[in-house]
Amino acid sequence: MEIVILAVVIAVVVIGALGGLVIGSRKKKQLPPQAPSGTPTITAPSAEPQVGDEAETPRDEPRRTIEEVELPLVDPSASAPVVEEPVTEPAAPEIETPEPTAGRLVRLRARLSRSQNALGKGLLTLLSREHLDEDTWEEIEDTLLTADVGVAPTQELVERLRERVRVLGTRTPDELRTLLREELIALLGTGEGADFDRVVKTESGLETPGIVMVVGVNGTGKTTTTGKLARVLVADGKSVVLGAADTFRAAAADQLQTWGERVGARTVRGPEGGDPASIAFDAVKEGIADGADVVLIDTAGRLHTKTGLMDELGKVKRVVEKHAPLDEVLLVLDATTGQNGLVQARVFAEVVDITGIVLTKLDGTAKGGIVVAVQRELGVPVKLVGLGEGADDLAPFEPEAFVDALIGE
Ligand SMILES: Nc1nc2c(ncn2[C@@H]2O[C@H](COP(=O)(O)OP(=O)(O)OP(=O)(O)O)[C@@H](O)[C@H]2O)c(=O)[nH]1
Repeated sequence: MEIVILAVVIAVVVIGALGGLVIGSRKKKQLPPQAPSGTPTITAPSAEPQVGDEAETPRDEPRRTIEEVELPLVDPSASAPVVEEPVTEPAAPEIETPEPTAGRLVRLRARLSRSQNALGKGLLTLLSREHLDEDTWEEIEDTLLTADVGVAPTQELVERLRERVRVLGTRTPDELRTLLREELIALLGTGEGADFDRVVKTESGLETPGIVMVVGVNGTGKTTTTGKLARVLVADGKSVVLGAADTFRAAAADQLQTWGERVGARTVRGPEGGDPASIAFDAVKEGIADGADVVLIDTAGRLHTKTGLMDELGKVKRVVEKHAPLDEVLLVLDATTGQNGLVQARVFAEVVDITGIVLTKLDGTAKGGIVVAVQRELGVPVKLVGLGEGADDLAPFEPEAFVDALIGE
C-alpha cells in the first residue's frame, strides 16, 4: 500500500514537471526578438493596454449626460494647410523728396528744343549770312514773329541789333551770337529798364501763412502747377496746406490731394460743386490753425469770356482776404495757345491783380517767344515755366538760362 501511494506521488510530480516545461517553452516562443543592444529603437506606442493603463473609465467618475457631452468642433478649413500671413501695418503713403529748384531750367534746357530750333538756331543761321541785307533783316523779323515774340518787341529787337552790328562792324558768328544773346536778355526784362522780381512771394511778413492763388482758363495746367509748386516749397523746407477750390471739375480735388500726399501736404476740400470761396476761406483758416508757412489755392478753370465765372473769382479773392491779403496771384497760361493767351491775360488781370505768370507746356511748342510778349502785355514777370508733365518739371524762370537754352552757349 505504501508503495502504491509513493508511486502515485511520483507520477503526479513527474506529470507536473513535464507540464511546466511545455508551458515555459511556449512562453519563450511568444517573446519578441530582442533588439541589438546599443542601437536606439524608435517604437510606436503599443496599441495594447499597458501597465498602469485604465481598462475603462473608473466607475467613480461622475457620469455625463448626452447634453453635457460636447462634440469636437470641426473646422472645415482644418484639413487645408494653414498659411500664416505675415502681419503688416497699413503702408503709409511714401513721402517723396523733390529735386532742388536751383538750376532746374539748365537741367531742362533740352525740353526747349522746338523753340531752340525755330527761334535760336533760325536767328543764328540768318545772322551768319555773308551779307546782312534788307531781306535778311526781314527774315529775322519774321522768325521772331513766328515764335510769338510779338510785333513791338520784334521791331525793337531788330532795330537795336541792326544798329549795333552797323556801329560795331560785328561780323564773326561768335560776336553776332553774343549781341543776339544780350538783346534777347534785355527784351526779357533784365539789364536796362525793368528788372523784374521773379521770386514767387510765399512769405506774408505777418503771423499768417503766405497765400498764393492760382488762376487761369480750363486745362492750362493750374492743378498740375499748384502740385508742382507745393513740391518746390516743400523742397525748400516749407510746410504747405493746399486748398482745392476747383469744385467744378470732379477729379481736380483728388488730383490736388494726390500731389499733396506725395510730399506730405494736407489738402482742404469741399463737396463737388460746392462754393469755391468757402473752401478757399477754410483752407486759409486751416493754414493759420496749423501754423503752416504757405497756403496754395487752386481755382477752377474759367473762360475769360464768361462774366459770371470771372465775378466768382473776384469773390474767392475777397473772401480769402478776410483772413489776410493774398501774397501772390499766379496766372497760368498754356504756351501752346500763343496769342490767345494774351487776351486771357488781359481779362484776368482786370478781375484779380495778377502778380506773376506761369507759362506751361513750353516743352511742346516752337513759340517760346510768348514769354516776351506776355510780360510786355501785362507788365508782370514770368516767374515759373512748365517744361513737362513730370513732378519736377516746373522751373523758376531765369532769362539768361532761358536765352542760353534757346541759342546754345
Ligand atoms: N507737356 C506739358 N504738359 C503739362 C504741363 N503742365 C501741365 N500739363 C498737362 O496739362 C494737362 C492739364 O493740366 P491740369 O493741371 O489738369 O489743368 P487745369 O488748368 O487744372 O485744368 P482745369 O481744372 O480743367 O481747368 C495735364 O495733362 C497736365 O499733365 C507742362 O508744363 N508740360
